[in-house]
Amino acid sequence: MKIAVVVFPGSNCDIDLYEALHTVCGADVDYVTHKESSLAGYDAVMLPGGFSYGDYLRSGAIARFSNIMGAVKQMADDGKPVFGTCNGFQILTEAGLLPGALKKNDSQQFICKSVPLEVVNNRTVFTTQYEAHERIVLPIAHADGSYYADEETLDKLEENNQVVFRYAEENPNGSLRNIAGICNERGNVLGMMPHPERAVEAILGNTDGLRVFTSLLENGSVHAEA
Ligand SMILES: NC(=O)CC[C@H](N)C(=O)O
Repeated sequence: MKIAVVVFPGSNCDIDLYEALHTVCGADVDYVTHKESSLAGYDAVMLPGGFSYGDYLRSGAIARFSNIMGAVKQMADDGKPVFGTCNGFQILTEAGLLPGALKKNDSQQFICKSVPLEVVNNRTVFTTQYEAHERIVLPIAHADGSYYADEETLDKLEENNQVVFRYAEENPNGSLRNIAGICNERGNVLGMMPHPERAVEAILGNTDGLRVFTSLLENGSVHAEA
């Protein structure tokens, strides 16, 4: 499968994502800039972390208008895997590809540390190699990571098994229902605040993120049903 890593002005985890997929997992990956308007020939698209457009207005609020986002939406509509980590998650919510929003952390501080997570849904294309309810640890690094949605949306997310990762033991940012990552109803679009691409090699001190990418490579060509 062929994977696109989108580069926005201000992305700073694009290389990490590329390296995790290409160097560590041996995947066929290209950088695609925000200026492009097509993702023809790609089987999956990944939106990296960072500070797209300087986080002006709100994190992800300007990036959602980038040229490339029409093609990202098309991939989502086609049932192809679409992934966003951190700023990528913020862009996916701003673009309406995932419900809810990411608010400023309760502490009003940028938080950079490793946190324990529960894998709640191991049936998405990105999580099949995890055990259901497995505890893992991943790094977080954000100022705007507090997941918010109204009660009705939160209930729907839970009913449809769309909560994919939850903070375990501690809630670092005030996210409602300890939500760290969610998917869309079809399960092909996943957004998460933690950074799996920063935990893919022993030299990084943690390999708990690796299976997000190996799961995708194992399942990625299987498109979600409409
Ligand atoms: N690491 C990141 O992607 C940072 C995300 C975002 N701009 C924030 O600070 O909340």
